[in-house]
Amino acid sequence: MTSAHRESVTVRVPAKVNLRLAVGPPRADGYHDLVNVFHAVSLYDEVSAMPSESFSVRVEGESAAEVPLDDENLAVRAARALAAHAGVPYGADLLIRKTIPVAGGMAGGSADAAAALVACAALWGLGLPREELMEVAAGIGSDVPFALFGGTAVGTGRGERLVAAPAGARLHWVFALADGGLSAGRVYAECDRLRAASGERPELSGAADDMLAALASGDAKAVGAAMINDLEPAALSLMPELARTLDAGRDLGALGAVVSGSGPTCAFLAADAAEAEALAAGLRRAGVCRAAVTAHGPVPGASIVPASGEATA
Ligand SMILES: C[C@@](CO)(OP(=O)(O)O)[C@H](O)COP(=O)(O)OP(=O)(O)OC[C@H]1O[C@@H](n2ccc(N)nc2=O)[C@H](O)[C@@H]1O
Ligand SMILES: Nc1ncnc2c1ncn2[C@@H]1O[C@H](COP(=O)(O)OP(=O)(O)O)[C@@H](O)[C@H]1O
Repeated sequence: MTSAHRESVTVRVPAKVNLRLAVGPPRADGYHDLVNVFHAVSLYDEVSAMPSESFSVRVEGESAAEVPLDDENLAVRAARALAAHAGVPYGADLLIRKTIPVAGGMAGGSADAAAALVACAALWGLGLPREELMEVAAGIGSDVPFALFGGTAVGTGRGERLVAAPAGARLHWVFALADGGLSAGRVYAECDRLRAASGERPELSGAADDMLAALASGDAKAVGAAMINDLEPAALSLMPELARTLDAGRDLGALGAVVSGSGPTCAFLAADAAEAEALAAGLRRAGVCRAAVTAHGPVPGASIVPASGEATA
C-alpha cells in the first residue's frame, strides 16, 4: 500500500433523532416515502481508517458484541462501495469506537458508514466533493446521507434527499436506552399492518410544516409539541414496555417525548441542560430504561478529527 496519503484518519460522527417522521404507504420497492426531519445530536461514534490491501473492521465499546465484523458491517460496506465508485485498488483497516446504541433508532450503523466514507476518502486522497460522497452514501442506506449532512434537515424519498432546515435554538435532549434493539424493516412492516387493520390513510403533504415553524421560532416548547413519529405505534406494538418509559418522561416534565425513529430508544426534549440532567436522573430512578444519557443538537455531520499538531484536517 504505497498510494495512501496518510497513516490513519479518524472521523467523529453523530447519532440522529427524528423530530418529525411521517411515513407514506409502502412503495413497490418495499420502501416507504417519508417526510423525515432529522436532527444530529452530540452522541458520537468514532471511526478510524488505516491503510491496508484488504478490508477489515474491529469494534470497541459497550455494545461492540452486537455489531457484525464481516461484510454486513455498514462501515465496511461503505468503504468497499467507495473504492468501487472511485475505481481505486486500496483497502482499509477500520476501527469503530461505538457509543451510539446498536439497533436503537439513532442510526449508529448509518453513522459509521458515513464516517467510513469520509475517513477512506481522506486516507486514499480521493478529493471527492461532499455531493459525490452523498450519492455513494445513499446507496448504502436511507439514513447514511444525513450522517454526512448533519445539523437539522428534512429528508424526502426514502429519507436520502436532504434540504437543510432552519437552525433555530440549541435543543437539550435525554435519550432513554432500552435493553435489546428493533429492526427498522420489522417496525415499518408493523406500521403497515396496523394501518391496514385500522384503515388509516397516511398523508405526507405538509407533514413537517408545524415542526419547521417551531424550529424557526426557536421555541423549544413548540418543538416539543410538534414532535410526532408515525413509527411510534408500531414500535410500541412490538415493545409495549416503552409506553412506561414515555409516560415517565412526560410525568417528569419533558417538553416532548417520542420513540426515536424505529426505536427502541426514547427521546425527551428538555428546556435547558440542567433540566435535561434532572430528567435523566429521574428516568434512572424510575427504573424505566437501561441507561439515560444527555446530549444537545444540532451538531455537524461526519467530520475528520484533526491529528495532533494539525490545525485543520
Ligand atoms: C427508521 C429510520 C428513520 O430515520 O431510521 P432508524 O430509526 O432505523 O435509525 C430510517 O427510515 C431507517 O433507515 P435505514 O436504517 O438506513 O434503512 P435502510 O437500511 O435503508 O432500510 C432498512 C429497511 O427499512 C425499511 N425502510 C427503510 C427506509 C424507508 N424509507 N422505508 C422503509 O420501508 C425497509 O424495509 C428496508 O429494508
Ligand atoms: N457499524 C455498525 N454499527 C451498528 N450496527 C451495525 C453496523 N453495521 C451493521 N450493523 C447492523 O445494523 C443493524 C441496525 O443498526 P443501527 O444502525 O445501530 O440501528 P438503527 O437502524 O435502529 O438506527 C444492527 O442490528 C447491526 O446488525
